Amino acid sequence: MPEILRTLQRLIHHPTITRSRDAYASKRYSTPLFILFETLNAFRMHNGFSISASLAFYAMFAMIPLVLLMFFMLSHLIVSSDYAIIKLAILTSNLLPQLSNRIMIEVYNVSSHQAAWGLFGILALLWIVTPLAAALRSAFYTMASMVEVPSFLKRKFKDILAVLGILLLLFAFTAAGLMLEKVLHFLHPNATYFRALNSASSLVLTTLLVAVFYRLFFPAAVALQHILFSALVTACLWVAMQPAFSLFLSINPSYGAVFGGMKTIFISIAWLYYTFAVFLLGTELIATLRRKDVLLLRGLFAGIPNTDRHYLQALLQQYGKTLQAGDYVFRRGDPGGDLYYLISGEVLLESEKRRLVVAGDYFGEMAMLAEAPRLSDAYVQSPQAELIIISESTFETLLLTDPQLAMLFLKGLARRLREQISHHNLAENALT
Ligand SMILES: Nc1ncnc2c1ncn2[C@@H]1O[C@@H]2COP(=O)(O)O[C@H]2[C@H]1O
Repeated sequence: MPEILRTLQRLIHHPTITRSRDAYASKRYSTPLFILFETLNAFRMHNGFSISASLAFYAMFAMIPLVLLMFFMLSHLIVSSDYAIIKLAILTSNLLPQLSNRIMIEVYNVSSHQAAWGLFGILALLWIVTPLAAALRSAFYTMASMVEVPSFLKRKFKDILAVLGILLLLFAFTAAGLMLEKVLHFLHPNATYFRALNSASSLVLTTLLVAVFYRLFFPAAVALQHILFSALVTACLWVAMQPAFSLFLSINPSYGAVFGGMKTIFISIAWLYYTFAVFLLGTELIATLRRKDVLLLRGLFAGIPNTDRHYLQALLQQYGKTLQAGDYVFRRGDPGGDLYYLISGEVLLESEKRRLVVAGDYFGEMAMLAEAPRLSDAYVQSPQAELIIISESTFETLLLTDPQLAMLFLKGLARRLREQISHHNLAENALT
């Protein structure tokens, strides 16, 4: 038995294994696994599934007005009414396979009443869709960990703009589909190629649609490659979900039968629910990619041991700076901005009093938080000092996205303040 253990230990410490383990550990904070874990964690924290459920309900209310408005745009702007109905049927069958026929019959009936198309009619239809737009915008703010506080009217105005945005996007999507159909018709490929080309192009179209959606609705600036990547993941998941959902229904043909005539509505809500869940997961992925770098810094304040070599190396590579003895980090009265975390060495803070900062401690938070000039000089006292520099916006994102961390930081600040006050009181008592 001890022999087996010894062999196992030798194996674990074999250079090939330790080398690859080291290589993995040094990249741990930017691996797909890390991103996946953080995305799922954030989705759970933001109650992604309950948001998807409420969005599915809002979408049910908004579906018919949306399709009517789309019909109006299509039939007035590019094609005849009958052709518009056919194209819309394809769009609705993608979004709501179970209810598409009934929706189209209703749209056909309503659209033949001219009264539906007066200015008042169109405004009323837009208004009915606003709760869906509002819920979507609020979901995006939640996922981006941001808060929106405009007045009621401003918010309604933004919601109507969002509805118009949704309409324009769906319109562009349908128009692009029409053009694609013409191109495929012109190329006239054989059946196998046709199917492959068709699936590939609808994947590309869906990705583009979702990407533009994310770009318009996500409330913070995000790198284009992050948006495109998340949109591609969303589109792939959504396309894969369609056969999975059909398979599930074919295995359970009586699924939802308990609702009788409402069965199709029940199944449609379930389908919309999964559609939104995938869509919001993509949104969460964008948010995670956006704060990926910021997440790396979390460990400094949230208990990753300061001896974790790989972690510190990864941090130093991205945010690090090495200074020599006597170098100034900043001078008293300088405008504030960054916060500094000392990894190694010593820094002296000097104003009327002196404070020595050692490895594992941070400084420079006052000017940043109070938006005021620096309270003291800060210079390196040891032969060398390694510092992590955290910008104001990075720190803000860090605190906003992680309330627990914000609490830890506040507690740290209160502890420091307490120490300073008791020192001050002791000094005053000694004088009197
Ligand atoms: N009593 C103090 N006097 C000067 N600096 C202090 C004092 N207490 C803490 N500091 C730290 O020194 C830093 C100087 O720059 P900041 O004002 O940005 O933030 C300050 C704090 O991090």
